[in-house]
Amino acid sequence: MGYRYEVYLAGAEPAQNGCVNGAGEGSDIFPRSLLKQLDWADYADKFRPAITAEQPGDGLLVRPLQKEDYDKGFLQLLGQLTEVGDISREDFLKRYEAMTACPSTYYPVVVEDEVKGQVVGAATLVIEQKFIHHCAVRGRLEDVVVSDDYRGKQLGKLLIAVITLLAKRLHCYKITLDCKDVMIPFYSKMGYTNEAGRANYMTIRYD
Ligand SMILES: CC(=O)SCCNC(=O)CCNC(=O)[C@H](O)C(C)(C)COP(=O)(O)OP(=O)(O)OC[C@H]1O[C@@H](n2cnc3c(N)ncnc32)[C@H](O)[C@@H]1OP(=O)(O)O
Repeated sequence: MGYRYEVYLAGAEPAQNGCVNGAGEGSDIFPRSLLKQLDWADYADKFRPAITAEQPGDGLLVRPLQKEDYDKGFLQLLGQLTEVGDISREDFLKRYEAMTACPSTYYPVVVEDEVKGQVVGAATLVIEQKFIHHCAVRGRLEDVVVSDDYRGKQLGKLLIAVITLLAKRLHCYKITLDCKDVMIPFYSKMGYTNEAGRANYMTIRYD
């Protein structure tokens, strides 16, 4: 099977085997225009009432992570997912810059409550470059979290849909995730499956 690897610059023509996240609005970590290019047709029946990345609900905005999210509760939000630690602004900005220095790799998406100026949801697409499948790329869905007060409003599903569609848009040949067993029903709702014979996830922890 032949997978063609193309990476798209912000609103520009595809650059074959190119590798640039490109500049976005403000300090967007990747071009916001990518979020406008997603094809929601497959998700039409998943959201009631209907929502998309462009219309996530009153006062809400789906956008790429920005440097300013340090002051909008992004790290505190991640703290509802797992241990984050005491991260200084300098450390946050260094990590942000390190991510932008790896072109076409990190796509953290957030949901902001624009009324409160708070980040209330987040998920990240990580793209891995491969030699296999004709130098294909694959995606990983990472760090999905919705703030306590905003759960049950379809934002978790919305973030998963955004990341999944973004991976397709960026020509990943597949996207995978790992999660606790109790979360399997949640991700199953959005089309993720345990493939027969390869549903294992193996780990060595160093911490
Ligand atoms: C790859 C990873 O990152 S795994 C880590 C996942 N993240 C976490 O566990 C962090 C803590 N939890 C959370 O942040 C949130 O509870 C999330 C992200 C799991 C769900 O966010 P929400 O915005 O509440 O989910 P949303 O409102 O979109 O619910 C979608 C559907 O999943 C269902 N659902 C929500 N949470 C769960 C769950 N824990 N288990 C099973 N189903 C669930 C809902 O009932 C809803 O079903 P419906 O479509 O039939 O009505």
